[in-house]
Amino acid sequence: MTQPLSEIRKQIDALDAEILELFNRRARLAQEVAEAKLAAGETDNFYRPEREAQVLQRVRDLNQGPLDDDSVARLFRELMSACLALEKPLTVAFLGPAGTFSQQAAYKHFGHAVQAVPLPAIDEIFRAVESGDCQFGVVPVENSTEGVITHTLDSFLNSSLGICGEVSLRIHHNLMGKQADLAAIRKVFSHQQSLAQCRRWLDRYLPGAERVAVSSNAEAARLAAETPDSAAVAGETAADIYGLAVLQRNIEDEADNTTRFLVIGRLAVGPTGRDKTSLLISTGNQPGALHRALAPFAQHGISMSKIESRPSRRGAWDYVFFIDVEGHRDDAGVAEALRVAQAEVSFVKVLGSYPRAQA
Ligand SMILES: C=C(O[C@@H]1C=C(C(=O)O)C=C[C@H]1O)C(=O)O
Repeated sequence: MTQPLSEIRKQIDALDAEILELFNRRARLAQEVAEAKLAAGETDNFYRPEREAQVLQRVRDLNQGPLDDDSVARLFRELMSACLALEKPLTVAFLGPAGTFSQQAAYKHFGHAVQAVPLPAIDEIFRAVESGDCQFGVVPVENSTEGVITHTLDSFLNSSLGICGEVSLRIHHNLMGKQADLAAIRKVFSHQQSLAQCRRWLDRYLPGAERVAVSSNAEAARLAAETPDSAAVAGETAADIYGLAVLQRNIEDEADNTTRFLVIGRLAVGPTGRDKTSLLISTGNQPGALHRALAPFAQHGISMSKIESRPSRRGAWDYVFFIDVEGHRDDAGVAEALRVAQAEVSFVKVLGSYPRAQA
């Protein structure tokens, strides 16, 4: 026999009061940790991504349901974000304006208690973090449908910043606008990446509409709101912000369309046991050099999850390689492989070791 509604609600109220009390007890402990860090001489940074990753992994492992692991991790993500902001909210630059997937990625990684700063270009995000105006930046680096975002990789060539984290975000695109009749839509605005991720859908359902590439999805939504007989391809939050109706959901061509973002900054992140290390390698034009640089990783059983070559910009047909390997630079195998690789090729730079993205 189920209990009367009023009885169940009474129990929920009692639990909420307990949860609230526990939230605040947790927050006070986080404040104590901050004081301990201050006492140890750390004045400008209380944020520990490796610890946060471990907290999130632990609650996933402990979770018995009925809430699923992702929901539980999301709740704890926000709880930690709020605890940390009690000291001082982190400042995080993202590729704006408001409503972009980069903003969504920033909130997914840091929670909502950060000061998120929209900037109009990837270069500006690098500059804002280099100058210290923002502590971290979030930039897209590759998409599962369209491949690498070369501009982000190239920015590391002239930057002293490293990688402090990665975020993986399922990207759902929506057609949005004020004109509900698809046949009347003459222009579709979006970021060039998004237009490419929805190419087949657009060919099929909007064959006569001109595709106009603009600086971001959110900018596309803004333009669609003020241009008659137009629409935008963007994420759902952009529809809310710019007052557009979602005309068709999930129009991306690939069902698992996912974008990986990097968190850039100056913080050296400790190991968690589930880490990734990003390297920048320049071989010069010697035969077999890349092979010699990579062989030590294979010998230590370290898998390489990615390799991308880019022009070095130091002469025609000279390349640099962006390489991701599993593990942390402080792990014995990775450290030894790095030592050997460094002796083999002209230049190996560790861009960062950081916790692997969670779902
Ligand atoms: C409380 C700490 O500091 C910060 C807050 C955390 C939290 O709320 O759990 C975790 C890591 C840090 O970002 C800590 O280092 O343990």
